[in-house]
Amino acid sequence: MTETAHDRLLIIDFGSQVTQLIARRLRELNVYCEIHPYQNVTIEFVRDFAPKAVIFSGGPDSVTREGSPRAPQEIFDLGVPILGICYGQQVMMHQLGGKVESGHGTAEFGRAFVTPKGDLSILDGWFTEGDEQVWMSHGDHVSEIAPGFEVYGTSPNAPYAITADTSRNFYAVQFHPEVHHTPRGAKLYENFVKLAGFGGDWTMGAYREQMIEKIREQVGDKKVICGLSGGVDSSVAAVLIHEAIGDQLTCVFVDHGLLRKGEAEEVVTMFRDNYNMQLIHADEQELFLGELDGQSDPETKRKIIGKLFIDVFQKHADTIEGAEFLAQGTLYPDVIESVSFSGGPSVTIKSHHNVGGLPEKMGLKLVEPLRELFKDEVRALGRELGLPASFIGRHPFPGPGLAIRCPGEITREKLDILREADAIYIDQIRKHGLYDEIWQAFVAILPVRTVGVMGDGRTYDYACALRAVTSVDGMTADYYPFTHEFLGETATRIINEVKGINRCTYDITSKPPGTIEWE
Ligand SMILES: Nc1ncnc2c1ncn2[C@@H]1O[C@H](COP(=O)(O)OP(=O)(O)OP(=O)(O)O)[C@@H](O)[C@H]1O
Ligand SMILES: O=c1[nH]c(=O)c2[nH+]cn([C@@H]3O[C@H](COP(=O)(O)O)[C@@H](O)[C@H]3O)c2[nH]1
Ligand SMILES: NC(=O)CC[C@H](N)C(=O)O
Ligand SMILES: [Mg+2]
Repeated sequence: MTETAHDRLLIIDFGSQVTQLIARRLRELNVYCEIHPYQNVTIEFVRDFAPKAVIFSGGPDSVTREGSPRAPQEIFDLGVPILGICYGQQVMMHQLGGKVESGHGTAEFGRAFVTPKGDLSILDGWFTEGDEQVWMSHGDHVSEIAPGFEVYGTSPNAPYAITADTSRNFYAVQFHPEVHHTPRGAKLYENFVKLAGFGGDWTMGAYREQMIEKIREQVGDKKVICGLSGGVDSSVAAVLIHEAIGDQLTCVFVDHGLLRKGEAEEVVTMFRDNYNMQLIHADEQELFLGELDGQSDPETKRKIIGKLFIDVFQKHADTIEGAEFLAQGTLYPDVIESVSFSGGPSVTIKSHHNVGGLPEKMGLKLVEPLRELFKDEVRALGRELGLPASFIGRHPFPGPGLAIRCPGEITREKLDILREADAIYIDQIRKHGLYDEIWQAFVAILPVRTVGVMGDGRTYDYACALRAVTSVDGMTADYYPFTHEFLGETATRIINEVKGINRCTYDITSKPPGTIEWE
């Protein structure tokens, strides 16, 4: 645990899919918090952590099941304000003498409305217009509140939607105030941290200082290799690590042959011109494309690429005396969608190459200073570090690159066609001044050929799909509503200018149910 002069809030994670969003809401309020899985939270741990307040997250288990997760009982005697959410609420009631039951048709999933009852400080300024929309996701329910608690809000299926024991500063809610679908839920966190006495002294400036300390502590006098893609995440990570350990850092930019048009030159020039870092430009096109030859399964492709990335990093590390660490710009969304964060229940959607793709046994230890941040927070940190706006504003580009925008088998021919089409599409978006409004935009080349007619002749070429989405953090996304003129003009340009494409479609799938990338 890192020593810090800041007020600290402890989040005990009972395995909810959205625990990180609690942390996010708190960071937006400039409150320092750490998430720890319930298995690690003993009373000694809590005393040592010295939290000014504690939050119990939701979780998939049922309090009614013997052996299900609990908080250390003594936590309730520390005189610290506690907020319980969903499972956190249920476990709090159970441990304090209330009752939780399963079934009886009281499940609520999705939108619900809570009606307030009486005044409660954590609800100040929230229920201004009567009922409030909240997001519920529970099968169990509290059937009897614990002694000392009173009811401050009800929903049709949760008579104890909001309860509190104000004399002890214990608050418990059945819904999830941290998610977007509880539109004004942030207010509840704001009130909670205010009543717990937080001054809002946690900022990106403070995060930077803390991470620099952490990196120095972790690395000591050893050397670090950093996978640098020129994307926002690894650029911010590299600059941060460079600030911490200077020349102990060597960046490795891997050209795997799956980059966009002109990207390798752009990234290398950008870094050589702007930063005084050691940078290796590793041309490994033959290696990657060779191994991917004949592969069409998305997970297989991702695993191959992940392994080769590590092989390349390892190869360079071997040439540097004392290189024991590998730094990556892994973010939280990469983690939650690839593996479960704290041994919880979240399922694997796809193996993001830098998380699920890592070999079990690797010679290098990981340095991942951005692992608990969301994209917009990384951008804020980048601004704090003084990175040029052109870096910070870049659309994300996945590590496996064009491989996952080329469903089915990857061939050099398809990659070349894709690169050309993508360059025109991005050019169009920039020309129309839309680049910064869009989270990410790219072309995918489809594994089908279609018949067309051009100049009175028959064509039999590839079809492509244009994708553009808006998003806050990449976890959910909406397709971008281009005008028909824009789409028409862009399709015409791509079909006219790119040899090998004779049909163009626009992908209007949101996430969920789709993902942003096609594979
Ligand atoms: N071509 C590459 N060469 C070296 N490292 C890479 C390359 N592509 C990806 N990586 C490593 O994998 C990590 C994850 O890639 P990811 O695309 O999520 O992040 P990024 O490229 O830094 O930022 P962005 O999401 O904005 O593209 C990177 O932070 C970087 O460490
Ligand atoms: O570094 C990465 N390695 C990967 O393997 C990977 N797969 C997807 N992405 C990017 O993550 C965001 C969410 O993508 P999906 O909705 O397709 O999962 C989008 O921004 C994607 O571009 C990746 N980034
Ligand atoms: N989202 C939650 O925390 C759910 C809590 C518990 N598993 C229930 O179903 O009621
Ligand atoms: Mg990238």
